[in-house]
Parts: sequence; C-alpha cells; structure tokens
Amino acid sequence: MATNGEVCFLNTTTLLPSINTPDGKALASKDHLCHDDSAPVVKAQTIDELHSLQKKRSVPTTPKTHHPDEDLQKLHLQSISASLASLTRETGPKVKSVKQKLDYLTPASLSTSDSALKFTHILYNLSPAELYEHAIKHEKGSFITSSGAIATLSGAKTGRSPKDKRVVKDETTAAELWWGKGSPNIKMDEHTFLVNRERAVDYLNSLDSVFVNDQFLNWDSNNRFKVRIVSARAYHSLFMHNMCIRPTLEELQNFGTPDFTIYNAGQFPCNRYTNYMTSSTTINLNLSRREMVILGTQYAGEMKKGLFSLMHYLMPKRGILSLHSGCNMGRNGDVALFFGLSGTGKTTLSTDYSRFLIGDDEHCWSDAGVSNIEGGCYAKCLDLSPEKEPDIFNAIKFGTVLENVVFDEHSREVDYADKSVTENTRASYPIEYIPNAKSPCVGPHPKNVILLACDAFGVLPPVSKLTLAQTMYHFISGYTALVAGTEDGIKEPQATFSACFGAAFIMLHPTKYAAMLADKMRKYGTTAWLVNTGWCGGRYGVGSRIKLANTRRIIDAIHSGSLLKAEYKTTEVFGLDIPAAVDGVPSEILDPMNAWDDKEAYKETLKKLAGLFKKNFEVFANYSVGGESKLTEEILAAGPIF
Ligand SMILES: Nc1ncnc2c1ncn2[C@@H]1O[C@H](COP(=O)(O)OP(=O)(O)O)[C@@H](O)[C@H]1O
Ligand SMILES: C=C(OP(=O)(O)O)C(=O)O
Ligand SMILES: [Ca+2]
Ligand SMILES: [Mn+2]
Repeated sequence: MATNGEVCFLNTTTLLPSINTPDGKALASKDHLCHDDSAPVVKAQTIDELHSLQKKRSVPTTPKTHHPDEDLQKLHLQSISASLASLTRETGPKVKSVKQKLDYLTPASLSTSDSALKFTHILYNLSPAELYEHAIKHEKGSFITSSGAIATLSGAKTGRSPKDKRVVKDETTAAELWWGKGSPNIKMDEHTFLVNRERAVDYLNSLDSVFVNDQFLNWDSNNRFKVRIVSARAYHSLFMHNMCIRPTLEELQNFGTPDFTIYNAGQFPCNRYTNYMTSSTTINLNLSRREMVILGTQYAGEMKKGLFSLMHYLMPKRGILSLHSGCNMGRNGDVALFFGLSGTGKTTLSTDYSRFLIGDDEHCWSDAGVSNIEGGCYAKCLDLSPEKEPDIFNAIKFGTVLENVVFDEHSREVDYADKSVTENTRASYPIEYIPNAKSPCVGPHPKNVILLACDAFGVLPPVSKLTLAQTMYHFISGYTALVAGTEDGIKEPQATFSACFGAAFIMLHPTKYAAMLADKMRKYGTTAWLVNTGWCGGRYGVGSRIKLANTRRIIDAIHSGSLLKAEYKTTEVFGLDIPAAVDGVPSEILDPMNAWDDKEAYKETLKKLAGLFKKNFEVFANYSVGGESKLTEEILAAGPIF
C-alpha cells in the first residue's frame, strides 16, 4: 500500500474524474467533471502538515519542558529514571517522554549492557483518550463497546491471587505485622524481594515504552499519599487513572518523589525456582522500601488492593482506622459505612441515587471523620441491569474499563449475563461518573455501620440490630457464604470467614482494627446492623436471594432512623435482635424461621452455620481486644449459643 505522500496507481486512470490542485487549476482538461469547489481548501501543503493541524497544543497533564522551574522539572525526570534503576542501569534508563521530546538523561556510569544503551519511552499520566488508542493499537482483546467503555481481557487471572502475596519480613515488620496462622502475610526476605524487583524492572526496561502514573491515595488531605505506578499495559494505566485520586496539573508539577511505587510487570512471570515462590505469580510488598512488585498476573485489582494493604499498615500507626467498606451520606449529613466481603453489596448498596456516594470499597475513619482512599469504583458487572442499578449501568461510558465481559462482535453491545470468560466481570470508573458522588470524598463520623453478609445458607435474618459486642464478634468473624460452582445441580454453600471483612488486606492482628472500631463507635455513638443480602426462605437451591429492592428498603429504614424505633425480638442461637416490620418489606421474610417451610431443615442449617462460626472464632479466643478484658469477654459471649 501507498504511505504518506506516495501514490499508488490502479489500472483505472481513464475512469478517474479530474483532480483539483490547491491553486484551483484542474489537472484534466475535460471541464466540470465532478468539479466541486464548494469546500474551502485546507491550509496545509503536505499530509504531515495537515495532521499537525489536527492536534491543538494543550496543557498536558505532564510537567512541561518549558515549566518555569527547570530544576524542578529535571528533578522530576530524575525521580522517574531512578524508579526504573536496575543493576544494568544504575541511574535508571534514559528517560524520554514521548510527548515532549525531552533531552535524555545521561547515565552516570558507562554503558555496560545493551539494556543500558536502550531508550525507554515514558508515557506519563496519559489521558483516557490516549490510553484508549494505545490499548487498541497494541493490546489484543481491547475493544470499544457500544456505550464507549473500553473492553479488555486480564489474561489467565480473572481475580486476585492471595496465596501468591508475599510480604518482606525484616526487623521492623517482624515486630509490627501479624504473622502466622490465619494471617494473609506470607513472608519473604529482602534479598528475594530485590531479585523479583530486578526481574520486573528489567522486563519493563526491555519494552519500548512504559506507562507511569503519579497519583494520590486518600481524600483526607492531612493523610494523603503519593503513589507512582509503573506498568506495561495501557489497560493498567487507565485502571489506576480511574481508581486512584487524579492530581491537578499544579499538584503534578509539585509531585516530587513518590511515597510508594508499584512495579507491575504482570505479563512476565516470576521465576518459580526463586526462594519463597510457589508458582509463576507473585505479588510482593516491601513496606520498608515502600515498593510493590507484581509478576505473573495481569488482574488489575491486585494493584488497588495492594495499595489498600499498604494503607492498612500506615493508617493505624496514625490512630486512623482503615476499612474494607463502601460509604455514603444522606442530605442531612448522616454517614453510613457498608462492610462486607467481595460480592456482598458494598458497591451496589453504597451507590444509591438518593444519597451522596463517598466511595465503594476502601475508607479511613479518623478523628476528623471518614475519607475515601480511592478516586474511583470497581463494580461487579455480572447480570448488571439498567433497571436495578441505573447509576452503575450509566457509569459504563467513555473512560470506563470493562474487564472480561462478553459483547456482540458487530454491535459491541455488552451481554452482562454472559460469564464465558469469568463470573468476576468488572467495571472500573472514576467516582465522578456517579451523578451524586460527593467531592471531596470525605464526610463526618458515621451514624450507622452496616455489616453485609451474603448468606447462601439462608438462616441469617435480612436485618438485625447489633450490640457493640456483637458488632465486634461479627467484624472479627467477617462471614459470608457464596455458592461455589455454577454447574448444574445444587451445590453446598461455601462459608468464608475473613477477619475485618478483608483478611486478605489487613497487616496487623484483626483485634487491633476491631479495638479501634469499638473505640470509634463508642466515641461517636454509631449504631451497627447486620444485613443478609443472600438467601431467604431456604438455603441456596430451595429459597431465593433476597430481592435487591427489599434490601434497599431495609437500608433506607436504617438511614432514616425509622428502624431504630421498630419493635424487636431476639432470635435463637445467634441471639440477633430482629424487627417485626420494615416499611415496604413483606414482614414474613424478616424472621428466617417463618420464611422457611421446613422448620427442621432450618434448625439444622442454623446449627450447622453456628458451628462454623464457633470453629472459626477459636483462633481469636486467646486474644484480648484493645487490652480490655471486659470487652473481650463480652465479645466471646456475643457469638452463637447452642
Ligand atoms: N439483595 C441484594 N443486595 C445486594 N446485592 C445484591 C442483592 N441481590 C443481588 N445482588 C447482586 O450482588 C452483587 C453485589 O456485588 P457488589 O456490590 O459488587 O459487592 P462488593 O462491592 O461488596 O464486592 C451485585 O452484582 C448485585 O447486583
Ligand atoms: C476488587 C475487589 O474487591 P470487591 O470484590 O470487594 O469489590 C477484590 O476483592 O478483588
Ligand atoms: Ca474484596
Ligand atoms: Mn465492590
């Protein structure tokens, strides 16, 4: 084919109409043949010139070459270069931003390897439109859907790999972190971390270009952190653009050195012969170096949840509680937190058209109130419908990353019911894509905390009011039960217990977070509720999942304060206080015993679940919560009795 300015002749010249030149003289002598002079002529002499007219000079989100403070500019580039330093490139690669044609930084040492001679283009804080183009040009499986979102594949991994997470155990972290049975922190040593870091950095440097995102964590301006994400895929860069807080141009120019850096070399495996590695996937956290390395998984959620782990270490040091929770606020300033494991409804229920969204997944509770850690949401898309979840549905537009969804090859219409790739289909979008998101994403102390459990056993009541001791018991337990397989036939629900509703992300012993929660709830007079977003009227296969509309009415009654005034009775075994009536909800479902036809089956299932709770709690029985023996005793007594 002909390229730029070259002409390729086809054997049809005799059929061609006359051609007008820029000066208006027709090339062919035959007059008036397809002669069209209605359109003005472009102001360009060459194709290159024409293309250069297309892009208007903008204020890039990148610190500019002609930044008034050249020293600052240079420091910034050196900092990016330093992030990518390795043994073969002592000062990092020669950094070049493709946008700006910057002078290359010359390495201090002589070039000793091919790697050191090679340029690596830095694609720095690109816009969503630029990232779309990169993804579509270079990343197989990237497509624009009919609503304007970008569909992508996360590769072999479509969910997190908690068994492949490693945390560096050094002198400091040995003493500070929770290690051993039940802990998510599987140790690795500093040397092995450096081996993996080098592997990731060398991989990234071997590419023609890498993406660098400089962004923030935490909307609480007194406790904000600067993060840098170095990645190889436009998908990862756009995902983090959406999920972290996006800096203003001014904030970016004064960014300086990041507090924490992620090296995402997810397409490249770790070497499984390396010490401490048990597969070709590894996610490594080094708190002393303030770095994270990802090898062998492209699932983008690892980055956001890795940063969340970091916050679970840094925040408690400052007396701030980090929580795996959604958060929203009513018009009167009443804040609610929604705790729960994956799939229990944090994102769905915190996104509520009648309330302000503060965040869907990660929050801090300090003496100043609550703050979102992130700048975006990460919603499950399976069976998403515009009727049931309009705000999330409408957020899936230009800029949104749609992971692992299936779409029509022609219309690019997404089929949200299709789980051919995975059940864990996801949408990542900036929080402002939700119309009533609050900006900044902060709020006063919570009036209510709502513990969500999706109970596929169907024995937990749709709603119950908790005492402080019960709140602690259920917070430390972190229960949910989902159904394992989707193959035909009824499958036994799988009970999951995950301390603090996020055991995969906590860094300290669960009782540390629980003590802080108890302390804050007492101090600020917060009420706690347990809401079952799972089955009622029988276990999975017999009963059915409680309708989202009913759960929403229950949540509305909590927010409005009307549920506080209801009449309560106490259930057997779990000793939960359940209301007799909730506005708009059929009363017969409120007591799970009523809802089950087979009362014997109910009692049996109830005891079975209670037994699982008891067994899970055994490991915590010897720990005191916040050094308060009275509270510890109360918590132990707040579990099921049978
Ligand atoms: N009664 C219900 N309450 C909450 N979610 C429900 C309910 N019934 C069905 N769902 C579905 O369950 C899923 C909850 O997932 P999500 O809100 O993303 O959980 P999380 O954010 O806690 O991981 C959504 O797909 C939602 O549509
Ligand atoms: C992103 C995640 O969070 P959640 O499912 O709670 O939304 C995850 O657990 O990978
Ligand atoms: Ca989760
Ligand atoms: Mn969520």
